[in-house]
Amino acid sequence: MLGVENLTVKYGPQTALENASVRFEAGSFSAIIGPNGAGKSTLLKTLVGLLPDPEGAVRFDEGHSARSCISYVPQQQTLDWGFPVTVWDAAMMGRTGRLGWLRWPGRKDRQIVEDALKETGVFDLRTRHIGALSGGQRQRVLLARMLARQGHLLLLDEPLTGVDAATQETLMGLLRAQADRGRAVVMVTHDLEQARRWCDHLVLVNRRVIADGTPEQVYTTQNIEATFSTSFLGHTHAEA
Ligand SMILES: Nc1ncnc2c1ncn2[C@@H]1O[C@H](COP(=O)(O)OP(=O)(O)OP(=O)(O)O)[C@@H](O)[C@H]1O
Repeated sequence: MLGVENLTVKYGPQTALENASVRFEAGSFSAIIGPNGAGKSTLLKTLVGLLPDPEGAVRFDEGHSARSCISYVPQQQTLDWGFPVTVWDAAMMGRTGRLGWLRWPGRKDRQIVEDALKETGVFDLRTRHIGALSGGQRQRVLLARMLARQGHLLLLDEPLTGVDAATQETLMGLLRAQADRGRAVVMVTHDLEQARRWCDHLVLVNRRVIADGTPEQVYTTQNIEATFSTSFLGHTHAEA
């Protein structure tokens, strides 16, 4: 449904991602996994179109060529939670992003937002200011905004960070259900175990794609070591 081919991304002289090729399919829940600084967010941002002029190609299959099909959930800590809006307004931004700022949301939009807030369990918090939410509640609101957008491609950067075990289960179940309804769901995560439990497609990344396939294909000692035994002060973990 979407993917990259021979993608290389550099920030100045530094190569964040080299010659990466990977596809994400409709109906599939994919996890991009790797250590800090591995290029995971870079890969996601390239798919969203946030990085200018990457080398290589970003491809969308026919019928999904427009980036308007994408619902992107950035890392929670990169957002301004002091912005003076309520939970309801934040979720409605998923609609206004689609409608354009000049069109007033209608009854259908309000129903979609209500459903999204109920599905993510924050409808009762709808009048609360987003700055007065816990980390897990904020993550739920971001997911509500994503659902309200009704995109076909759901791209999430570390949705499990700062979220308790019960909320993690809710979020993973919700994302799995979106994939089962035919959407392409792609999340960046550090949580190998959650990814193995819920996702049908894993991509291990450490500046390049180390492995790409089903959890059974990808989750091998060799692949995990190649991904996570990164150089630290000139030594690998394996040498330490
Ligand atoms: N805007 C930027 N300018 C310069 N370098 C950047 C920029 N964004 C990322 N980098 C560098 O590119 C590399 C990959 O970063 P990226 O954020 O993609 O990693 P990541 O795998 O998502 O890491 P983390 O798990 O820590 O979030 C890192 O070395 C990072 O320092």
